[in-house]
Amino acid sequence: MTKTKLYTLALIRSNSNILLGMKKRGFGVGRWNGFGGKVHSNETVLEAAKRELHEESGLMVNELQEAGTLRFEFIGETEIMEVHVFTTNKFEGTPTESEEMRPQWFPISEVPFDDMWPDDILWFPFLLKGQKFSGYFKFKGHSEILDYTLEPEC
Ligand SMILES: Nc1nc(NC2CC2)cc(N2CCN(C3COC3)CC2)n1
Repeated sequence: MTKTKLYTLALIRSNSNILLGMKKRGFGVGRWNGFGGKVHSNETVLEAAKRELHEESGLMVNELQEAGTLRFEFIGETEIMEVHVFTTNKFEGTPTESEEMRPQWFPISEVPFDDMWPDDILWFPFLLKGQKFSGYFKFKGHSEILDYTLEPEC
């Protein structure tokens, strides 16, 4: 019986730059990513996204824009990972290293896809164009996409 587990992912923009964090431990360690984590049972997805962003980067946001939804299946595992992706260019604070993440600004033209999850290069164009998206990816291990669907959502 497959079980869906909710996660958040926040991508922060500033002019032509995007804030990514180097994951220092746990799931996705060694890869650049947006900021996020698990959704607790006593919070909404949006509340979790704001909380995780602050915990991992030190940034505070009043609002986050829904950017898309990504679902991941891993061969041999029963849990489906459902990631709610958010973005904003309105934030307060200065990016600060946390136990989880080492933040760094990247020009949009220099996003380090080779050191990110392999799905990111596929859906980032939607994010950067402000086109909401919905994607489903079947992974073999943590680096091979066996198949996927990805479409714009209005
Ligand atoms: N960019 C991107 N790609 C993913 N791909 C799937 C893994 C194959 C997953 C993902 N997230 C799910 C995990 N979450 C971690 C922070 O605490 C858990 C960050 C966002 N983020």
